[in-house]
Amino acid sequence: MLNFFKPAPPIDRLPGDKIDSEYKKLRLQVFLGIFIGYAAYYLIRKNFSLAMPYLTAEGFSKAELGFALSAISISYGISKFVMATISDRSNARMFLPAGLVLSAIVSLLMGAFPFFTSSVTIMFVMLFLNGWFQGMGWPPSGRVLVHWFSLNERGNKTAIWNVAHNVGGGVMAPLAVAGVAIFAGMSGFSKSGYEGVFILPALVAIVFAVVSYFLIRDTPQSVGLPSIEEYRNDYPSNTKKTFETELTTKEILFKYVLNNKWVWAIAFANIFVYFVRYGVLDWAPTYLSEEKGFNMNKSSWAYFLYEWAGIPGTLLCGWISDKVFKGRRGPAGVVFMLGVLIAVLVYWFNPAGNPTVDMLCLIAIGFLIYGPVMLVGLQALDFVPKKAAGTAAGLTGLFGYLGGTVTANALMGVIVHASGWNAGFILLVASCAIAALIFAFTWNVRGQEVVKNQH
Ligand SMILES: O=P(O)(O)OC[C@H](O)CO
Repeated sequence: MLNFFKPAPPIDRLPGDKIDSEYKKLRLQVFLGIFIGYAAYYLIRKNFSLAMPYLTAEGFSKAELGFALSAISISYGISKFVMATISDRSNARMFLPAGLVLSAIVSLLMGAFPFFTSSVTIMFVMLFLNGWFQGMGWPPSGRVLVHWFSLNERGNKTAIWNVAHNVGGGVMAPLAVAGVAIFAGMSGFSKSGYEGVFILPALVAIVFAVVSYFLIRDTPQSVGLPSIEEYRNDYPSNTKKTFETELTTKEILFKYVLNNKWVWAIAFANIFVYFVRYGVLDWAPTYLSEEKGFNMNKSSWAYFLYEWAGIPGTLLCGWISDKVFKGRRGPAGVVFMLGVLIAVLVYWFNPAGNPTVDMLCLIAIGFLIYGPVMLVGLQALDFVPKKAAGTAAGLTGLFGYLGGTVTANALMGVIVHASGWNAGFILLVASCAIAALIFAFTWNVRGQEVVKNQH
């Protein structure tokens, strides 16, 4: 592996009277680092969608742009897994900002040089690269979470961190609009200024990459602190064994991740969770305008509210799984997915002419779906030793994006085109039920009880 990314080595332990104050300060600091860093990743994950209307005006068809857009989901899904196997053996302080800067460079190129948006093939390649570098965000964040926060606080802390992506995704649109205004203004309003959609969010992302580099620390031991298990007296098993040796890729994959049926179960569940997440969100504007008579303005509001409703929903889900179900994530997943199922049914059968009900349904789905999205990642962290955490989460991402998001975009379109919206809704309802069923399968699993080779 590149020396640049090598995990930060342990240093001599700080004097006993310094440990507590240093730990408290650094836990807040590293948490802010991964929160700001991951939010910034989302500033440049989806900005291409906002450039699409301008590119349509330049002559590209919706089908061509949709094809180019699919490159992000495909490469992101693969990269979240492949790059996680590297991230689990890398210094999170270097890895997270490096991926963010590389992704920002792709976005800057697409904005600054018309060549990079001049054909569908070139855009596909650029968006594939962007998706690949985007895959360098989740795994180092997971590595920081499991090294700085112990088991009995992980649900809550992961849930709070997880809303970073709603914040980043929510802030991206106004930032992109401001970018368009600035660049249109610079041309004396003779041009659309669409390059601002790429350039302004990318510049902000680079600033946040620098900020997250200064905030993140790889492991507690690398700054002279004891392991988090020792500091909080919160161990994964009664043997009080902690996993401190960096693993090889082979060990990560074959000793801890690929031979763990629970990781496979949640990876499979993630196909259906992500099918619902993107199947509802990405098709909402089309469905609402075709079937319910919404105009573009109202549809944008529905889209916006869906994303922001995810924030309180995620926090509630993390809290419920920690406090009500005492660290068991499965029951919270079942409750939230059944809630999504009910909201999807109401959204489907609500007749045209009741826009408030449609809006409320989308808010309810947004509120409820992001909890299970977060729980899958959290369970992945729970089911393996901390040195393999990113890879387990990466495997769920691979399934979620390739099996769920790509089919939500492509298969939904084909099915709705061929058989109408009812067929699309049957798929969504079935996905909710299957995801709930798989969460039910993990009903009694808690924390790291199922970690392989623990003793
Ligand atoms: O879809 P991802 O990979 O950006 O992950 C979003 C959430 O953070 C999942 O926990």
